Amino acid sequence: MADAKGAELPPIRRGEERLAGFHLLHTHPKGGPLSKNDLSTLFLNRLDAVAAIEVRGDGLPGNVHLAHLTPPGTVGEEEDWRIYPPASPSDIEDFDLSAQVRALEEEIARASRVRAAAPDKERALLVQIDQGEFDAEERLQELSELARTAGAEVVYKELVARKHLKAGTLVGAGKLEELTSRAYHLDAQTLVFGQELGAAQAREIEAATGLKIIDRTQLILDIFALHAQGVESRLQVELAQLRYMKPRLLGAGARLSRIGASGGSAAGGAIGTRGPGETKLELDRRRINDRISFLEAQLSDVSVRREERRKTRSRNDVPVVSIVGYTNAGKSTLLNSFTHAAEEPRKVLAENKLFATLRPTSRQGYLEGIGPVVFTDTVGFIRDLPADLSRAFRATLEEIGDADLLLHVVDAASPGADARYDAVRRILSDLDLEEMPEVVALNKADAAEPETLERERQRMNGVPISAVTGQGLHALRGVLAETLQQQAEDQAVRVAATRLEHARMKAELSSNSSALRLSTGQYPHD
Ligand SMILES: Nc1nc2c(ncn2[C@@H]2O[C@H](COP(=O)(O)OP(=O)(O)OP(=O)(O)O)[C@@H](O)[C@H]2O)c(=O)[nH]1
Ligand SMILES: [Mg+2]
Repeated sequence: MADAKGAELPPIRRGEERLAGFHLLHTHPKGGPLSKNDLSTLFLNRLDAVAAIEVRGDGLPGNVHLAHLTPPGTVGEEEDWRIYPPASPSDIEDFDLSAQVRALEEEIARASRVRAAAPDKERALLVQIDQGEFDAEERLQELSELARTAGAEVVYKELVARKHLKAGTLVGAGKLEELTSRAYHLDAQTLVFGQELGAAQAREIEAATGLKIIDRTQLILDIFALHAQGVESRLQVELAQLRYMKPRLLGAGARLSRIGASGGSAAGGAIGTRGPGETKLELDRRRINDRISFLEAQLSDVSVRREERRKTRSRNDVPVVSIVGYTNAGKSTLLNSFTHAAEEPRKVLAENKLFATLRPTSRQGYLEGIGPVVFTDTVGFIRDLPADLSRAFRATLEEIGDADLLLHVVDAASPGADARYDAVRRILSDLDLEEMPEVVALNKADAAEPETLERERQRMNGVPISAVTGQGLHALRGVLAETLQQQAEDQAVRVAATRLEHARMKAELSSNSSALRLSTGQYPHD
């Protein structure tokens, strides 16, 4: 066999702390040292060692080439492996390979014990494929925020430019090898992709790298699972997770058993395996369809009850302002400062994590000239919301349509405010809510560059505010009151117009009927 890449390897023991338990011995009939393929086979399969014996012209064994892995972070080692100088077959007899392997395994195990001392943080590499989008850089940044919110420690991130994607591996085998090597050096086991991966793709990439593969959708599902509060959000999240997992469960035997082994409760489990609330995600293939039907039935129950609640609410005439916006824009913080609900437990959870709020929360506030107003906090929006999730949360989001006014909060301080604003507008229009009146608040003005803020103010016609310092809140209240007032007037005009119209129709009707009477009167003998 000319190089190790073509070798049929038996199923290999994989673990973070040990090597495969195999060394690969093969011949190089044409002579020569270990090839690049030999070394990457060694590396990717975590073989104990790879050796090649040159075959001499007379058919006898020639020089022996041997290499083994080096532990991550070994000082002075440039490569992932150490190659020994060529040796004659007799030299090799004295070489204690198993002692080398033992030493090496000890080293690797020590590194993993150090890792275990800092639990709960999965070390992850991030990859965002750049197909020429203008905002690829921001997407990578957002992916990094998502990973952080899901509890990962981002140790490396890369924008990979690819005009054309490879069917199986997306980025190509070479790039995957490079990433595997990087993961090894940075002591990371998780590779996160910024695009959604198909089931087969995820499997192929996992097989090629030996890393745990997570995509953006899984991250978002995971974050939703961590933050889901209340019966309805939990049901919605679990349903979305199961729908996402279902096609991926088929033929995922080895992968699942590994996930099962490392999975945990909502708070502590590995990324991609967390269930909503305190439950662990049920991964039993046979039960998945039953569970999906059960959840669907429960959810339709909940939505009937909500519909009833909604009816009672629309009967009292307090205007409702729905606070919408991209995740992390500061919606919950603004609701808190608007409604002075600074004390627990009424305080709405506001934190620097994406999707802190999943359940719409309503608070009573007050606006000068209007009176009591209900403010509703909503789940944050995000571009390319996974289809399963937007379906699951559609009912919740549609409730936004019950409001009289949208208060669209934009994070004006981090780059890409325009793109996030547009993403939110797109989702609103998907929900058929694009016609609703909207007031834009450019939040985090305290942290924004003045020129940027001014540009955004002109483009989005927003009111610069800071939910934290309180700057601009007075002006914003004014605009909200004015808009509601205007709406009430428009409404009054509409009502008056409708009344007028009714009156006119009535008049017309009665004049018609008198015309009718007249006509019957005119032709009494007809
Ligand atoms: N500097 C600054 N930070 C702010 C301001 N408003 C909110 N933040 C911070 O932004 C982060 C997100 O705030 P939240 O209120 O949780 O954002 P949200 O829009 O409700 O987020 P989700 O519920 O996750 O969609 C928190 O760390 C806030 O402290 C502001 O005016 N200025
Ligand atoms: Mg919030």
